[in-house]
This record gives sequence, structure tokens and C-alpha cells, in this order.
Amino acid sequence: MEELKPDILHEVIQKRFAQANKTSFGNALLIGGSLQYAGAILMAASAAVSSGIGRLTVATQRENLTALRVRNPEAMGLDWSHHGPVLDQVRKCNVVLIGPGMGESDEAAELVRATMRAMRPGQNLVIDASALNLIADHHIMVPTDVFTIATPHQGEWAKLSSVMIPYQGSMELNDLQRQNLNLDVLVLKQHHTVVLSDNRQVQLQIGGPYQATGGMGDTLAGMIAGFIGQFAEPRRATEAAVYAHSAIAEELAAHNWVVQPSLIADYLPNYMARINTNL
Ligand SMILES: NC(=O)C1=CN([C@@H]2O[C@H](COP(=O)(O)OP(=O)(O)OC[C@H]3O[C@@H](n4cnc5c(N)ncnc54)[C@H](OP(=O)(O)O)[C@@H]3O)[C@@H](O)[C@H]2O)[C@@H](O)CC1
Ligand SMILES: Nc1ncnc2c1ncn2[C@@H]1O[C@H](COP(=O)(O)OP(=O)(O)O)[C@@H](O)[C@H]1O
Ligand SMILES: [Mg+2]
Repeated sequence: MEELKPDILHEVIQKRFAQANKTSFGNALLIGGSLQYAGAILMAASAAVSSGIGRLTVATQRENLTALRVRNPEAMGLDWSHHGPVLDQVRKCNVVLIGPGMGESDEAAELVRATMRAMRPGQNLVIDASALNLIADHHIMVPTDVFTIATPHQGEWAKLSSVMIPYQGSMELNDLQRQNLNLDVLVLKQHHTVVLSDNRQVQLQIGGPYQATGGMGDTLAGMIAGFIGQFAEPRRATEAAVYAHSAIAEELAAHNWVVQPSLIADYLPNYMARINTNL
């Protein structure tokens, strides 16, 4: 399979134009974070903010909103139990990330279903973690007219696609199920993650076991949403985020036994400036 190369970063990460304002860099909505898994959506939010998204709203369980405001005052917050305002925001933004730390309650399933129904052509949807399991368990249809990116780990992909882990080495099988599930891009996370889309299959050749820690995927999901929100062409933006996430981890691993996912978000603005400076 073709290697995902660093060229993707130069292609995707574009210098900001002088007259730009926050509306020039996307409007993202992140949905997730039950009481038990609040950290997942907070890590995703930090990653999206650090990536440079123009505007960010997080819909989460009410009790998590104070932590969100303390950790990322840049983000706006919504109580996810009020579907009306959440769905209004779904319609306004150009990218939605749903799933990190969402949990698998019936209420969470209802919100996944309602979000999918509210989305319109031209919008982008990143589906991660609990949302993938909810889609599988509740037979929720992924919309065909929205650009969708799924980011499962191998356990989540086995459940969603019925391609069991020993068979996931077959890109033919994975890609067939990607298409059957109406997914435009499949980011199948593992050591050397693969990214599958129409007529293109690439594999990451960087990164390592210093990334094997909870929250690493939540951080990647926030980066993908942040990159898609502000850079043209969602497939390339996804690939760039996948590359940058592991490249930063690899840099940090030179001096750190384990790479804390939050540290990746902290280093992201510096890493991006080294790819393409705004000066
Ligand atoms: N701080 C927070 O708030 C955090 C919150 N988080 C959030 O919590 C939610 C639940 O996440 P989770 O980690 O409890 O279980 P989850 O990923 O659903 O796995 C379930 C089972 O699948 C398997 N499995 C797992 N990985 C696999 C792999 N790579 N390859 C193959 N199989 C794999 C494994 O089953 P086993 O193989 O052990 O039978 C595992 O027990 C989710 O929304 C997430 O975003 C986390 O991000 C952590 C930090
Ligand atoms: N041994 C490894 N080598 C390279 N990358 C890894 C390794 N282990 C985990 N990762 C990366 O860490 C992330 C884990 O994602 P995920 O399982 O969704 O974590 P979480 O849900 O806890 O945030 C993925 O991007 C995966 O590729
Ligand atoms: Mg995950």
C-alpha cells in the first residue's frame, strides 16, 4: 500500500491570509462526553482549538460544561440534553465530530440519530468511538449526502463492519464494508493506521507504542475535525491530521516514555507553524 508521506502537510496546511477573520477557518461542533468519559470530549476540544479552527462549540453532558470552560474557554458549550439548540448548531457548522466519550445510553443513540438526520449536503461528519458502536447496535443509517469520515480502532471496526480483526489485513474487505456503510473515508487506527477512500489507500509509517494510551484517538478525532473545518478537501485534511498526530507523538517520544495525548494538542500550533509559517 502507498505510504502516507509528509508532503500531505505542505499540501493541506495553508498560510493564513492577512485579511482573514475567525469565519475564514471553519465552524466545528463536537458532540460527546458523558459523565464517565468527559475527558474524551475535552481532549478532542483542545485538539480542535489548537489546530486553529475558527469557531468551536461543544455539546456535552451539562456537568462537563464548567470543566470545558476552564480548560478551553475558547469553546462555546451546549447542554446536549436540549436537542433543539444542538441541532440548530449542527445545521450551522461545516464539520461535526460525534462520539468521543459519548457512552452508549439510549439518549446518546437518539442524539446520534437526530444529528445524522439534521445534516445537509456540503457538511462533513466525523464519527468516532461510542457513536460507531451506537450506529452498529441501533442500526442507524449514515447519511449518503454528507461527507463522512469514520475513525474506528480495530475493535470498533470489527463491531461496525463485521470484518473481524484477523481479517482486517484485507483492504479489499475493509473497503467493501466502508462503501456498504456509506463512509467516504475510513481511518482504521492501529500501529501504522490505514486511510481508505475512493481510489486511494494509504498507510502511515510513523508513530509507535508510546501512543498506546487512553485519549490518543480522542485527540486525533479533534484534530481531524479542526483540519477539515479550516482546510479545503476533507479527505486530504483527514490524511494530514493523521500524519501530524503521529509525527508530533514521534517527536515527543524522543524525550518522553509515553506521550500524553494532551501534549500533542499543546504542541500542535508550534508543529503547524514549522510546516508553513504565517510570517
Ligand atoms: N479520559 C476519558 O474520558 C477517556 C474516554 N474514552 C472514551 O470512552 C469510551 C469507551 O472507551 P474504552 O476505552 O472504555 O473502550 P473502547 O475503546 O470502546 O473499547 C472497547 C473494547 O474494544 C476492544 N478494543 C479496544 N481498543 C482496541 C484496539 N485498538 N484493537 C482492538 N480491540 C480494541 C477491547 O476489547 P477486548 O479486546 O479487551 O475484548 C475494549 O475493551 C469511548 O467513547 C472513548 O472515546 C477513551 O478514549 C479513554 C479516555
Ligand atoms: N502501538 C501503536 N503504534 C502506533 N500508534 C498507536 C499505537 N497504539 C495506539 N496508537 C494510536 O493511538 C490512537 C488510539 O486510538 P483509540 O483506540 O481510539 O484511543 P482512545 O479512544 O482511548 O482515545 C490511534 O490513533 C492509534 O493509531
Ligand atoms: Mg477511541
